[in-house]
Amino acid sequence: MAIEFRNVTKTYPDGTVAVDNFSLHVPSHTCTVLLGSSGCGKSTLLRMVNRMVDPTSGAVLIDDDDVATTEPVALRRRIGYVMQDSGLLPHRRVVDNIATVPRLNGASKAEAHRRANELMEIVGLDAAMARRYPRQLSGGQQQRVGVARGLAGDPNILLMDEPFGAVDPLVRVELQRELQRIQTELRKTIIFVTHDIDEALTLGDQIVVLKKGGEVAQIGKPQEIVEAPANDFVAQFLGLDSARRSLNAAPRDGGGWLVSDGRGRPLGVVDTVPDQHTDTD
Ligand SMILES: Nc1ncnc2c1ncn2[C@@H]1O[C@H](COP(=O)(O)OP(=O)(O)OP(=O)(O)O)[C@@H](O)[C@H]1O
Repeated sequence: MAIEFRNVTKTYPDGTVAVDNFSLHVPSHTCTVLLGSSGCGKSTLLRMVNRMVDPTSGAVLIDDDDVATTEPVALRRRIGYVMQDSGLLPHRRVVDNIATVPRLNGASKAEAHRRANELMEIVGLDAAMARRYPRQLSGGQQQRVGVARGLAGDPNILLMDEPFGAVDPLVRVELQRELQRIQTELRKTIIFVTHDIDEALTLGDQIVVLKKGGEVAQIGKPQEIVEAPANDFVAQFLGLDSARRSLNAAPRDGGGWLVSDGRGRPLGVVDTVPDQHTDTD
């Protein structure tokens, strides 16, 4: 299912213009990342898709149908939504949290639980976790439950709002890998919001770099954005991480090369370096 933002603007009641005349085509079965600093309007845009926010003007279309014509609750049942704090119901066991949407969609309890167990396996959660309450899980495990819950209604569209923002960096990378694996299999239309450049480069088929007010600074594939930033804003945004992105390799006494990042921190040893660059290149 393709999504289209057509000249959407959102002015909140206090006068804040969160998004100003934004347009974007989100192709089906791919992951589009909205990348930008805090307050640039990413969440507002995401929430327009499932009508948690209605645009002040303009329209969001799913396969050419204006979402404004669909009742919000019905719309939300067929669109997966995963947020930063997982949004799990604290007093419900993991299995029941995941089973919520199938139950609302009319599945029997047994059928909904069967589906929940299947999803736990898909997102890499041990079956023993099913009977636990959210507080009895680590942050990373809670996010896996959040992803499972987002997938439970078998939606074509998955909205992800900084879903891995609150977990530590190692777990975050693990969750990104899992999502890539799941996406290879399920091929949902995903809109993923993040302010983390590495996360955007890892997950995005298409990346939309946003300025304040939802102004598009650049749209492109990860490689295009890294190789040819469209303007100073994008270059600077990527540049925040440049020390880590520029790698140096130095020959080692025992053979091979020691690779370090731009801050001089060792990263590992490789046998060969394909092409050597120095800072003066
Ligand atoms: N309900 C609201 N009422 C008034 N202003 C709001 C409301 N929700 C968001 N805003 C404002 O709209 C702008 C965009 O907010 P939004 O949450 O969409 O940005 P964001 O890019 O997702 O930020 P973050 O990464 O911090 O979540 C901000 O200036 C924010 O303060």
